[in-house]
Amino acid sequence: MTMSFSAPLVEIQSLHKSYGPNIQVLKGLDIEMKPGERVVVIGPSGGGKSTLLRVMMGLERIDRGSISFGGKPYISSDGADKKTQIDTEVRRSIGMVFQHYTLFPHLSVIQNLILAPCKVRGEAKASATKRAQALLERFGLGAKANAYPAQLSGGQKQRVAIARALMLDPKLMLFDEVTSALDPELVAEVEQVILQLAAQDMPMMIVTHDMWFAKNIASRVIFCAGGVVVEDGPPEQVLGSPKEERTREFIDRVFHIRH
Ligand SMILES: Nc1ncnc2c1ncn2[C@@H]1O[C@H](COP(=O)(O)OP(=O)(O)OP(=O)(O)O)[C@@H](O)[C@H]1O
Repeated sequence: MTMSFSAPLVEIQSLHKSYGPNIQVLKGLDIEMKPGERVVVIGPSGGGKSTLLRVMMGLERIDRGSISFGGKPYISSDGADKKTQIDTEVRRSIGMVFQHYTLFPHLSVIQNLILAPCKVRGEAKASATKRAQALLERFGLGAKANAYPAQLSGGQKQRVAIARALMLDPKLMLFDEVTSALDPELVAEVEQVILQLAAQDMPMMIVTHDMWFAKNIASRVIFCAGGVVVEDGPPEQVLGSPKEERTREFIDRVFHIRH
């Protein structure tokens, strides 16, 4: 009998993070993610979901714990001197898209896309431009290469932000409520782009308040509350199957559904 072992892509161990002395947000979080998994993180507001992604991206220091990527620890702190060690080389293999686009307003779409590859990686402008144009075409934005962010809809801006993150060939994508700021009619176009990436087996960790999206994208759902993982399993287990839905109260609390 052959057995297949899949080494973890991401290993988060005993992650502790507080803001100042009084706001303890992550209280010993343990998460293991395998290659190809699409992990949706849900939980009550203020539970630390965004903080988790920001920490994974090296944007916040941690108090204690470690995160490994591809078997290499790249963020760690032993808690002794509150210093967080970050291996930026490893961290660069992770891309993140935020709720509020964070495009450079003074740069055109194509300039937004090629900036990091040219500056960080020293890629030639012509090669980066060619890759950028191909990505824009793929996301239905081919005609917007020379537009500025202010000339785009929210959905278009968010698709540009995703394309920009992909320019650095990430091995893992983090999405933090990327559709929360969008008008309802623009949500689907952004979710389609992420579903497209999922179909190509891009590993991803997604924080979302969109129940439909969570069910459609997740291969696994993690429910975080009180700074720890409370539930972790397949979507039908954590979110409830169509036949056996979670209580209305659970759904409302976690997905911010307004009546
Ligand atoms: N820079 C900061 N300084 C101080 N407190 C912060 C900071 N960022 C977040 N917090 C606090 O940390 C807690 C967790 O915030 P976080 O944004 O990670 O939660 P969340 O689960 O993503 O919430 P939501 O679902 O509402 O987006 C909250 O109480 C928040 O007010």
